[in-house]
Amino acid sequence: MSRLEIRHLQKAFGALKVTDDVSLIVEPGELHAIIGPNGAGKTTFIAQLSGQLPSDSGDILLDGQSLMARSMAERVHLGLARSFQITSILPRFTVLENVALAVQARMGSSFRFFAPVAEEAALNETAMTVLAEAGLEDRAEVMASALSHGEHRRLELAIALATEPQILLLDEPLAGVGGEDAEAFVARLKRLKGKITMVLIEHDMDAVFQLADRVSVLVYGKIIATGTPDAVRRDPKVREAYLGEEEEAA
Ligand SMILES: Nc1ncnc2c1ncn2[C@@H]1O[C@H](COP(=O)(O)OP(=O)(O)OP(=O)(O)O)[C@@H](O)[C@H]1O
Repeated sequence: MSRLEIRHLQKAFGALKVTDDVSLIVEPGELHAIIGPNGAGKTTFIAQLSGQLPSDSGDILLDGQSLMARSMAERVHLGLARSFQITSILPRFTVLENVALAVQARMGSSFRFFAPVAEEAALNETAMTVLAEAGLEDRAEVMASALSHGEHRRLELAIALATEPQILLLDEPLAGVGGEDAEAFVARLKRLKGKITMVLIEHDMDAVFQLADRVSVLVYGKIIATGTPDAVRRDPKVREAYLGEEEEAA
């Protein structure tokens, strides 16, 4: 399991400092949630971690190794997977085929010593294991286009897991997912806890406070607090800037 360290990270769009000197350590196996009001810079921050967006300055270290000069593909190869915004699901392929393709992309040529039939069997077996982790084993033969929104999200999770990430970046996995699907998703993430280091951005505070080991609160590009869910919930700065408002609105 990997450790992620962010040092003095910066990103500005013109005069707007969207990531303003952010430093943060995500410990191995930790589920670290980043919360904050709309426009706080959460999505930008995750995009900087994944390499989708270049950073202006600062450093991102994966187990001590700087990722700043690494492309998105190189970061995935090093074990940093991002789920939910850029994964491409092939709608006319089955659930199993979608995951098998992701497994194949990770394995590269390492299956080549198998005969094609054995290669397919090995790919399918690995893909089925990943599908079970995402709670989709019963849907393996279904066309991806036939999945419900919640199942679609779980397929995205499975595709990310197929790359065997050391660190999983989860960008609003519950957006648009309601009721039982949301509960099922939270249960899946709970089971992954401790096995993969995870960075979670999520607006659903119930889910965040159930799942996170630690929470960081981002407001106008700055982290104003980091701590356990309870400590963050009680922090007067956080209540003033964010949670108080949300709770009052609720
Ligand atoms: N490509 C861009 N060019 C200019 N401004 C941008 C760009 N991307 C984001 N911003 C601005 O940066 C700020 C942070 O946006 P970001 O999407 O990172 O926030 P967020 O915390 O993820 O918000 P939300 O919770 O609403 O998804 C916003 O003011 C947004 O308008």
